[in-house]
Amino acid sequence: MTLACENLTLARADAEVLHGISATLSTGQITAICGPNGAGKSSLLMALAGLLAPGSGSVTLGGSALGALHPQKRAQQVGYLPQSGEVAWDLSVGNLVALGRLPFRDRGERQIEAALEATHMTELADRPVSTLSGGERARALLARVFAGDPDWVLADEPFAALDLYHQFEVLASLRVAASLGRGVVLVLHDLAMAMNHADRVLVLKEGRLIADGPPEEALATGVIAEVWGVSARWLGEPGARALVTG
Ligand SMILES: Nc1ncnc2c1ncn2[C@@H]1O[C@H](COP(=O)(O)OP(=O)(O)OP(=O)(O)O)[C@@H](O)[C@H]1O
Repeated sequence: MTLACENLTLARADAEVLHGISATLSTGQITAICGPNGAGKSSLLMALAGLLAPGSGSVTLGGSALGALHPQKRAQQVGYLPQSGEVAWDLSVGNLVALGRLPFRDRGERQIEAALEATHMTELADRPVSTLSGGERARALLARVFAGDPDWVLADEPFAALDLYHQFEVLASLRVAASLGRGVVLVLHDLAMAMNHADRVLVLKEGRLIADGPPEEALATGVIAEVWGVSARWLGEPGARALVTG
């Protein structure tokens, strides 16, 4: 089911932060959204999750306006992981992850178990969330999204708090989700992560879509110079690139 925005503009606190973004995202792929601080990445992700309403233009899921979908139906289809990993109540990890089943109103034990496994949280299922490290909490929150088994997984900087091992474990489970036909959309600051692991990259600058395509094109050094103002070059082979500056 296609997730798309067409000529999307979005205002926050009366200032327009997205200016006419159009992109049709495909399931079965990992799409990265990259750009400098304040470029509008999180705003675009929230609009694609149906959490911020377009000022003009549209966001559609399977051709229907996302805003017109019943919130419960939308939550079944689009899972969203916000940038900040706050948890309002001191739940156990297991109960936090079980909240991912709320849109379905079932116990979803199989999905919860799979989500805990995919994020390596099974052994911590009984721990209060307040006692977790930042990275463990980030994995618990991602497990909650996985527990809903949504068609779309939208995650804002999902690797920011994770050590190298868990970055690649979580990445592997996102890749599995994509290969099973889910759509995966990630806001990423780590351009090498996007270059090596995304199928498609959207590059935003000041609320405008500057590049959209395979990572080798969308993150070409000319784009990096234009968007980030940094002179950089890629080393290594496709799929195993490192970015060096200067
Ligand atoms: N809650 C808010 N109220 C008002 N303005 C906001 C709000 N959140 C974001 N903005 C503004 O919207 C613009 C885009 O912000 P957004 O968080 O989408 O950018 P970003 O690319 O995700 O940035 P970062 O890399 O710093 O997380 C910025 O100018 C920001 O100041």
